[in-house]
Amino acid sequence: MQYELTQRFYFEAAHTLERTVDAEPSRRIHGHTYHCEVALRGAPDERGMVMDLGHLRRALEPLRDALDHRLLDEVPGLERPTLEGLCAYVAQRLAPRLPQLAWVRVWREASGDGCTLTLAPRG
Ligand SMILES: Nc1nc2c(c(=O)[nH]1)N=C([C@H](O)[C@H](O)COP(=O)(O)OP(=O)(O)OP(=O)(O)O)CN2
Ligand SMILES: [Zn+2]
Repeated sequence: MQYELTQRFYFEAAHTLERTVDAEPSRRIHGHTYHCEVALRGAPDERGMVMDLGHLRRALEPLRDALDHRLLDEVPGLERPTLEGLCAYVAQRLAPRLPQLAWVRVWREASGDGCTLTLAPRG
């Protein structure tokens, strides 16, 4: 049986954005509270765990450090300071270490905006 094991963290960050709607306020530096959740897909091992959540938490800590209280426009490796860009950034950093990574979701609770990146299953 396949399970999805999830863990989440949040971070506060600022960014600017080039847009065709609400262009002026988006171009100014402004901030959001972001939430990020990741899922590992797999079968439990002999201990009954897809992965010990302690290991997953440790894998997420450097990501939070890299994003929390940052200007996202300046974060190395983050190509676009959008929800989509954040999903890609998190997935690119976690996938090499976590082959069971199934999806990454980033959202802003206050506005209801969110984005999910689903990874293709890897053998
Ligand atoms: N496809 C995407 N579209 C937009 C994204 C995104 O990440 N992906 N991000 C934004 C902005 O970050 C923007 O700041 C949100 O703008 P808006 O909806 O106008 O909301 P406010 O910033 O005014 O809302 P607050 O409640 O003040 O956070 C836009 N589009
Ligand atoms: Zn914004």
